[in-house]
Amino acid sequence: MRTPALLALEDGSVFHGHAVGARGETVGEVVFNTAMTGYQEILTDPSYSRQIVTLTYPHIGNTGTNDVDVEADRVHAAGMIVRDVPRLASNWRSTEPLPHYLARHGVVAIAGIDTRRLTRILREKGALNGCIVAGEGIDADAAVAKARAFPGLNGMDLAKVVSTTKTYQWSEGVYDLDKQAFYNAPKKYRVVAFDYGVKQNILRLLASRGCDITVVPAQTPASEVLAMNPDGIFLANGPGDPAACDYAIAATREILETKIPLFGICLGHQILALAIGAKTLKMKFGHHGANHPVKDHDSGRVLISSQNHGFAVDPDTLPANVRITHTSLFDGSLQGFALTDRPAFCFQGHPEASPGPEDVGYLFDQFIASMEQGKATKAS
Ligand SMILES: NC(=O)CC[C@H](N)C(=O)O
Repeated sequence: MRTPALLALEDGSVFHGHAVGARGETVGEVVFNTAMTGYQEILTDPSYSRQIVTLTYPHIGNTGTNDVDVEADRVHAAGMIVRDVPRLASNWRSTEPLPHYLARHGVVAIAGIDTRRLTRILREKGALNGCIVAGEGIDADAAVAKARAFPGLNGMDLAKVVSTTKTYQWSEGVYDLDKQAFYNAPKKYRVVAFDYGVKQNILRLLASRGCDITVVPAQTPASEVLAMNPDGIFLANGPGDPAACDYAIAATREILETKIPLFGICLGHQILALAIGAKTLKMKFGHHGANHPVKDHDSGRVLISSQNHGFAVDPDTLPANVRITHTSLFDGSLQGFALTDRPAFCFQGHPEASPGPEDVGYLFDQFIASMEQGKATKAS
């Protein structure tokens, strides 16, 4: 017998399905993600904290789960909604079927609902708060009330909630599937990464390119970071409203008084924008997927990118010392910029993919080149 489950949205919509994870209930902002693969990377991405993710691809769980394809050591998404989980998971790397993995991590998840109808609602009305209840004797009205009671992500500071509380070193490169081991490159650059909810593949890609990384808690003051004498500083991705992260904005402002190379991804991009006086806004339903076209204005190339954000930088509020480098070809929103008077640049989407295409991976090389130049200037 399947355990019943339901999803209730703040607009009063109710979907009946069955539980495919932990029993219990969860609330959060419901967003849709159009990636066809990479459900494990999505679940463990800390930027999904307090968000319930519905995947538009109908079959989720086909390849099971493993210990390697993760972006953090735990699941961060508040819940999961899918059309169908196949009975059998099949992949040589799979160690556990998805429903077991979800249950073991205490993730409430629902399957067997019309995710197309749900996605159309979210597309028309924008991201909505929702509640999943999994178990017997469910009261739909109570679930709708719980969805309505969720305060929403606007103004919510979650970077300091998911961040590491202790500074740690990271030196492990990307995973080599043939060798079934992580690559360990010789280290040339000292990087300090602010952890607002960092995805591990960012750290792996930096480490693979010769970075020895010190990961520091989100609220670390700039003075402490500067005292480490880094070759480069990285501002991570992360959940919640960037405008609420006043400590991060203040630290970034102080760092910009130096000429240390700076690179920001997603929340890091938004923090850099806020630090130079620009404004961020909440998008209608955001960008969550693995096939978003973005134009690189320098090369004229169109890149297919991985995306996961619900806030965006308002390009009209950018100061004069900014050069726009990337624009979304879906909706014209800002995707990247560089400062003209400092070695600082950022990207709104996910150059680290995980999941998704790797077209934007060259930005990591750009950060290395900027640190190489910084080192050369220091030496001369
Ligand atoms: N992936 C991220 O860093 C997301 C940034 C921010 N929380 C947003 O939703 O826009």
